[in-house]
Amino acid sequence: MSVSVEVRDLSITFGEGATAVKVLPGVSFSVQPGECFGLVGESGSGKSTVLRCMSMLTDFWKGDVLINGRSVRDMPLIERCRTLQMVFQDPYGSLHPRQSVRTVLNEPLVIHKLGDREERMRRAITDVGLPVSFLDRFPHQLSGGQRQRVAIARALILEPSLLLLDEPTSALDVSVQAEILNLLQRLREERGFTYIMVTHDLAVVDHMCDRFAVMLRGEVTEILPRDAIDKNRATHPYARQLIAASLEYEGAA
Ligand SMILES: Nc1ncnc2c1ncn2[C@@H]1O[C@H](COP(=O)(O)OP(=O)(O)OP(=O)(O)O)[C@@H](O)[C@H]1O
Repeated sequence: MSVSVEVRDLSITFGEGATAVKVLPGVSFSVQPGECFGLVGESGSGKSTVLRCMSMLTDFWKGDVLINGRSVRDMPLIERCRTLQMVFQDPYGSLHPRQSVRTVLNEPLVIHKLGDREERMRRAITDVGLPVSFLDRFPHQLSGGQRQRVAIARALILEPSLLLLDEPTSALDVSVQAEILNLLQRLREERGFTYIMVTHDLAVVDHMCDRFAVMLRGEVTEILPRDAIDKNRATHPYARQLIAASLEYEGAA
């Protein structure tokens, strides 16, 4: 099932007293069911923080995050895990080096008391384009791209509706990046996932996203359709500058 997402006035402050820093003053955006929505902007603008708040990895924020109209705060952990999953940038860091792929995929099934585990694991690993024999491999026996496929399989195994993708390809080789993006694209077409994807790469937005928000110092400056990139149809000066820099870089490449 495809889900809609609404982020309403999401704000967070890290630290206290004199050292307090308001990282997100109040972010709002809506995502349609089955849409891929990008978050772009300079380093430190708060993109990953938005995803961490949405997934409740960081939970002391204000505002609201609604998935199909239901607040993530009202969802018990089990419901939340079966509604949304995150895929992180670094497939080395996100997999335990001493756990086999089978252990990684089995764990959520045990926690959520799901049956047919072997069948579910086989399906998840083949869905991400890896052979079933890889269930018995350990992370050090996998390439970076294969590791990211396993991380995606882990996110898929509970059959969520929303994937929060935090720079899912930026740690990978350029040729492997395209493979992973194509895999994510195919999965979205087949399953109707809703994606929210953080990236610093407007070429990735152009390839994957229907719309994207440009963030600057914790605020959304502008929300644009993908085709605004090509002719740089942004109106906010920072968004225009970001797109111009990206087009210039691509022209030079
Ligand atoms: N737990 C934390 N405690 C204090 N400050 C934090 C914490 N997490 C993030 N920040 C700060 O919040 C700001 C936004 O960080 P965030 O990682 O969300 O940015 P980003 O846009 O994703 O950056 P990048 O593109 O470099 O990954 C940064 O200044 C960061 O130092």
